[in-house]
Amino acid sequence: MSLTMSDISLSYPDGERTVTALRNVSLEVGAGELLAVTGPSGSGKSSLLAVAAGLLSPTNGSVLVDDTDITTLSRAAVTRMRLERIGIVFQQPNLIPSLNAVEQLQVTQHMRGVRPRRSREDGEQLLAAVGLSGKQHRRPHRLSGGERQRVNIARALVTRPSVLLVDEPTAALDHDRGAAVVDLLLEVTRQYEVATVMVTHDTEYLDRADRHVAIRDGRMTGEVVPGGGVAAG
Ligand SMILES: Nc1ncnc2c1ncn2[C@@H]1O[C@H](COP(=O)(O)OP(=O)(O)OP(=O)(O)O)[C@@H](O)[C@H]1O
Repeated sequence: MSLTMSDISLSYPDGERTVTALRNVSLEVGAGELLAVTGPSGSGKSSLLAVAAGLLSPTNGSVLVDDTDITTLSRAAVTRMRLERIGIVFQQPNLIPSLNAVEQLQVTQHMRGVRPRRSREDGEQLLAAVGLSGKQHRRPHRLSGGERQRVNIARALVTRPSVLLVDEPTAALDHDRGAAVVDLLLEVTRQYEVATVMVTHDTEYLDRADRHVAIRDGRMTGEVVPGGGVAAG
């Protein structure tokens, strides 16, 4: 289970011109590893995640999810890949107001043809793993912001993906809740042996990640391994 992005460039058309959002970006994340990507607004973080998720095709470069280069797949095959092998945690949980926590997880499973009883049992286990035992039957309005983010993370894991892509998970949370969410991400990354990329403009939680890279003007500017100094970027 791994994600390998090699020499990724991405340009957006912008009227007569093009805006280059990513320039020759490469990164590799292995199973059970959490990589944080940080950078200021407009540096290319969301673009990087969108390319990793197969939502945007890069202008150049390859994206290997396990052994499959998703940049070479048809749109339908990428969508399938996203459903099966790539978990995405968006900044806003976007939970469905009328569904309780376990039902939020069952929606994805239903689309994959998993029987309700199985998806319910599995969903309850996953919710327990993210610290929501006893709250499985609450609807979103009866959960706190941090708890909704936990449902969001559990939902991204229902397919047991190879890759987990996380966009600004702490943006709406205070320091302690933010730290708890990053710790949870690290925990599930290990437990489910997923290759996790967390994008954040928040530098205060970076030390909790296994490694972190900075991005500026679409370029990777170096990698930091906690306690190990700066590696080549
Ligand atoms: N659809 C688009 N069309 C044209 N330019 C775009 C588009 N999306 C992003 N850009 C540009 O690409 C660059 C990178 O944007 P991106 O959203 O990836 O940055 P970001 O680091 O995620 O920013 P933020 O932290 O503010 O969300 C910016 O210059 C942005 O203006």
